[in-house]
Amino acid sequence: MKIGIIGIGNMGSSIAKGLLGQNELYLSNRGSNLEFFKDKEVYIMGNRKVVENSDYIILAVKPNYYKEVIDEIKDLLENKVFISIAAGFTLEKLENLLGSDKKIVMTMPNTPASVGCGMSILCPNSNVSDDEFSNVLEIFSSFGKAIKIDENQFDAASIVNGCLPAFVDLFIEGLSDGAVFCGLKRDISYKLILQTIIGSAKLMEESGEHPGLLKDKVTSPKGTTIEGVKALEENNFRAGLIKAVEASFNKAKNM
Ligand SMILES: NC(=O)C1=CN([C@@H]2O[C@H](COP(=O)(O)OP(=O)(O)OC[C@H]3O[C@@H](n4cnc5c(N)ncnc54)[C@H](OP(=O)(O)O)[C@@H]3O)[C@@H](O)[C@H]2O)C=CC1
Ligand SMILES: O=C(O)[C@@H]1CCC=N1
Repeated sequence: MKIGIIGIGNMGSSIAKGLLGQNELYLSNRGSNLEFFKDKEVYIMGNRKVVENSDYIILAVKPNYYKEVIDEIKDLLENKVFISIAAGFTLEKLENLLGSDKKIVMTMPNTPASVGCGMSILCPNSNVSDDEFSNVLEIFSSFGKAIKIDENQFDAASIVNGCLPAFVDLFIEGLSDGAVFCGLKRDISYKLILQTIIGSAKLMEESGEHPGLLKDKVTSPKGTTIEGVKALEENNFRAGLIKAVEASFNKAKNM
């Protein structure tokens, strides 16, 4: 496939790395982030040339630059598939900027894409054919898992997807601080916490068991875990998470 990526920062470079080797890749970036790709099999050029050469164009600049870049390239998008990865850009907003006749897929990947372990959600507008959408699914599957999401579910899903890595990072950092407070060395704490989070997620995925049931299996009567669970509940752990998702959701709706 001929794929163009405009904006090679955190997400653009993660996506480009996942696509290296199997596709014709056209990249453009305003700054100097392209060092990694200099000796790779990619074509580096300006934004308009990227669009001219590609069939699928991923716009990976920050949301506040979206309009500026769209204005620069939109006359070149006839019969090409435009792929958004920006927070807060609905299909309606994108159609207003690009034209309602354009083929548009709104997506939300996340940063684990950089290690081939991303989770992406995708939603096409009605101009995108089934074959074109399969190709976009294939593109996003090359750096993790990718699924189609209904438009009315997209905003909520995009928070769980796009923002969650930062919430998980805070969770890990806080646990590590707790462990260090109790005397554990920092580097050992991160090793234990990371493997335990990966393992807990895998256990839940493979067993299909409800998180409450898995939690019950760890908490012995009068044991150590239930003490920690009580402390988390007293400090509104779950309410805090609900509020975090709600706050990000409201921000995305008002961008
Ligand atoms: N970070 C994340 O966790 C996620 C981000 N996203 C979305 O991905 C998009 C990119 O975010 P992120 O990768 O974090 O941002 P970055 O700032 O890391 O990357 C954006 C890149 O685009 C370049 N750029 C800016 N303007 C132009 C232009 N006119 N032409 C070409 N390149 C340009 C920037 O160059 P310079 O540095 O010179 O400005 C920068 O290298 C956003 O829309 C965001 O909402 C989606 C999912 C997760
Ligand atoms: O907050 C942000 O800008 C990006 C969008 C989704 C996740 N992070």
